[in-house]
Amino acid sequence: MHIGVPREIKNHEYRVGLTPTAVREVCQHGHQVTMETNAGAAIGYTDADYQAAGAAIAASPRAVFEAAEMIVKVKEPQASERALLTERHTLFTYLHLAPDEPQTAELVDSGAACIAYETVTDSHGRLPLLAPMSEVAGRLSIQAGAHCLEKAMGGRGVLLGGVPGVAPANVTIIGGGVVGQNALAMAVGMGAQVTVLDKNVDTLRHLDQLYGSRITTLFSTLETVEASVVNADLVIGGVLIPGAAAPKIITRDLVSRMNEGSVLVDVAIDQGGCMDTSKPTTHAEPTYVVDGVVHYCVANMPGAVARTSTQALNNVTLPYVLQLADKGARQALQDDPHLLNGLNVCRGQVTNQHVAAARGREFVDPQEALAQL
Ligand SMILES: NC(=O)C1=CN([C@@H]2O[C@H](COP(=O)(O)OP(=O)(O)OC[C@H]3O[C@@H](n4cnc5c(N)ncnc54)[C@H](O)[C@@H]3O)[C@@H](O)[C@H]2O)C=CC1
Ligand SMILES: CC(=O)C(=O)O
Ligand SMILES: [Mg+2]
Repeated sequence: MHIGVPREIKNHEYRVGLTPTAVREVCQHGHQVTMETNAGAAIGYTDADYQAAGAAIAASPRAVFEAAEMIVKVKEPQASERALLTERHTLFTYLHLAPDEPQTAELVDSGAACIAYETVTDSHGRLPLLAPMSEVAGRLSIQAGAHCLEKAMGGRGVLLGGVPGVAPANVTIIGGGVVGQNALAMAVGMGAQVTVLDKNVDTLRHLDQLYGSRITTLFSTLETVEASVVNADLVIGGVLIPGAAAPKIITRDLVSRMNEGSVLVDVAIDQGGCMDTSKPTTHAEPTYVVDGVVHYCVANMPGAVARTSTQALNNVTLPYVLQLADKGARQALQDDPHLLNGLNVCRGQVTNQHVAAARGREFVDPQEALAQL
């Protein structure tokens, strides 16, 4: 199969779909790879590195899309990339379609088979292609939040760990999944006072076993959310219902009752955000203030540490890239129900139930849509 990797064009996005290491493996399986020139240059992967691994280099995104049957990316295709997608293509990348009508409409119109990293599952019901980026974003959320708490950023002027004789900051983490657990590890490491909320009692039980009385775990209700957010210095939003738009957990009213200079980091912004007052921001302008509360809502947080993130992402995507290339998309999807869960749009049909519900579109069983590939 011929695989194409364009350079990412989202604001300050320096990750790349395939590393030279991954390209070498793909080529060894007998496939061709075309990289857009400078696709990995910002993180130290030169065109020469890719050529040494077996790739051809193309001068433009158009040349990549015209050469390739499968496009491997990181972020959802931007408008200029969507215009290059046709029914010849399989697209393998993050999509986050539930909150994004223009993208949904254009992927449907393209006729391409679009597999979203974030809804591919594993046999434990987890999301193996989301997990490494959630690990990165969870860890970064505390780093970003600590920075936002500084006065110059609009924050309260509070140090997460306090100092001897001065209390540490209160950090509330909503969602104890991969983002939440990684945020928790960093917040505890920095000496903060941490509360974690989740709807899943088993998740809270697991965290209680790990941290004991060092942290507080709370079942997430209207009341516990209110009580733990209103006095928090820093709140991390890391909830997810896979494929669906994020539930709005923090209301506008609650934000207005928070202390001036407190900070909200809405990691779930890529699924629309879990706070009424959230709107996507970029690394160029990561924050804004509502009612005195600093909001950090960057939708591609791992792009900030693009080299680490690219390597972590390739570790998990490579086996699927090889399956898709070796067998062809149709056979690979037919053989692996977990990969099939990643199929969001196929030949003009929406094949993910949550995306269909969020976008008010008809849901078509992915098995049925596969028959048309
Ligand atoms: N902004 C960014 O750059 C990035 C964003 N993300 C996003 O972060 C979000 C979280 O991802 P993961 O941690 O991997 O998901 P996960 O599935 O591991 O964890 C989500 C947790 O939310 C909990 N939850 C669901 N509804 C809840 C509610 N009403 N109250 C409290 N908890 C609730 C679930 O029980 C689960 O434990 C996703 O939207 C993901 O796409 C991930 C990576 C990067
Ligand atoms: C998961 C996601 O949205 C990201 O890594 O940018
Ligand atoms: Mg206020």
